[in-house]
Parts: sequence; structure tokens; C-alpha cells
Amino acid sequence: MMIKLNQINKIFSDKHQSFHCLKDLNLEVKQGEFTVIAGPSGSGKSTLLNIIGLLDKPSSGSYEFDGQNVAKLNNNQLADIRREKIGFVFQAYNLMPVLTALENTEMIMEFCNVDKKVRRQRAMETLEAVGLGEFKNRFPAQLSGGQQQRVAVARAIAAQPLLVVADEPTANLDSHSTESLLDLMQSLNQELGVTFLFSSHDPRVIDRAHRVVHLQDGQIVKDVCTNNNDQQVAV
Ligand SMILES: Nc1ncnc2c1ncn2[C@@H]1O[C@H](COP(=O)(O)OP(=O)(O)OP(=O)(O)O)[C@@H](O)[C@H]1O
Repeated sequence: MMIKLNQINKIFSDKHQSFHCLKDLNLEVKQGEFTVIAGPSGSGKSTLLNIIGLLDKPSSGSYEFDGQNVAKLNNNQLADIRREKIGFVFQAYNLMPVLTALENTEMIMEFCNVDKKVRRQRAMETLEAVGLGEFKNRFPAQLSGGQQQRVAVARAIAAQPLLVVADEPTANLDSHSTESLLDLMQSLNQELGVTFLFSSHDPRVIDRAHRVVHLQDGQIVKDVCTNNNDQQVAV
């Protein structure tokens, strides 16, 4: 099991008010799944992905990631796991403006001490796979929103993490880019067993998923496994 969330609650509070965002949530995700978290705006998808990606901590409940109880880890240990095992694609891309597309794609591998030649080659191959080989020397400001998004995806997958967490990865992409991106992710999923966990409203993404977890008001209301387009309710 790659992800095991047990009775997770997330409460956001400040001096004036508190908001119960995730409520007694249980979720297990196996290695190699290609899963989408779907649900209306405000249902808690990003909050859930942030907890799963070890960017935020639950208010209560337990979380086992890749067989490890992460509640007991300190911030440095959490950062090590994020760097070595998790690739992120955020809605706001978070590319480094002073680095080219190629350098942005190489960045995570550099943190992981991947040999310079290997990381350059892998970054180039990944950029080509997302259709941006010819833009490798451009800075983010010289790329369209959709192209920046593809660099963000290339950066997340080039280091070949165990898990890729992506918040609305196709939100700004045209149909052609969406299909080629999904093809790439699907082949990484099938060939290397990388686990993908997305939040998305996009039917093109949902169609490719093995499993769709529906979130509403911070609770899982439906969990559907799809097998050869044969839909069955799993939970
Ligand atoms: N740091 C925070 N402090 C207070 N409330 C928050 C915080 N982060 C999220 N929330 C609230 O929690 C709820 C869920 O937010 P979240 O971003 O997880 O939803 P979402 O399903 O990802 O929405 P969208 O599809 O619009 O991105 C929202 O009502 C939001 O206002």
C-alpha cells in the first residue's frame, strides 16, 4: 500500500473562526494506481493532496506513506521523503523564473544528486516527451501557460518518483497537449509502476483513471474503480 489514511480530519482555524475541511476520511491507494480525486470546488481536494504529499499535516488521524508512519517524522525527514519519492505538479506551476525549461526540469534530480550527464539526458528526453524539446532554452516567461504547465509536469516526472501528486494537471491545456501528457503519464504508470494521484474536473483525465474518488464537503461520497470501461462501485 502506497498511501493509507485513517480517520483524517483537517480543521483550519484562526482567532475568529474555524472550518472543518476534511472529516474522518479513510483512503488507501495501492502502488501503481492511476487515481483521480473529483469533487466540487471547495470540497477539500487540494487540502487532501497537500496532506498526501506531506506538505501539510492533518489535525488528527494517522497517515502511512510507503509503509512509514509519517506523523512521527520531523520537517527535515518529511522534506527528504518529498524530494526522493514524490513529484508535484501545482496549479500555479511554481517554475523558477531564472531557470530555462531544461534547467527547471533538471532541478529535482539535482537535489537528489543524480549525476549531471544522466539528469541532463533524462530532462531532455522528458521535455521531448511533453512536446517541448525545441523550447528547452526558453525561460518560463517566454512560454505560454500550457507550456509552463508541461514543464512543471516534466519536472515532476523526470526524477521518476514513486508517487506523482498533481492538482488539476490539465487545467490550461488544449486537447492535443492533454492527450499527449496523459499518454506519457500512462506509460510511466504502466512501465515503471509510478503511482499517479490527481485532482481534476476534466473528463479527459477522469476517462483515463483506474479509480475515481469523489469528495464532497470533506468526505468521500463515492469511490469508483474503472476496469476496461466497466464501472463498478468499489466502496
Ligand atoms: N489555509 C486555509 N485556511 C482556511 N481555510 C482553508 C485553507 N485552505 C483551504 N481552506 C478551505 O477549505 C475548503 C477546501 O479547500 P480546497 O482548496 O481543499 O478545495 P478544492 O476542492 O481543492 O477546491 P478547488 O476545486 O476550488 O481548488 C475551502 O472552503 C477553503 O476555503
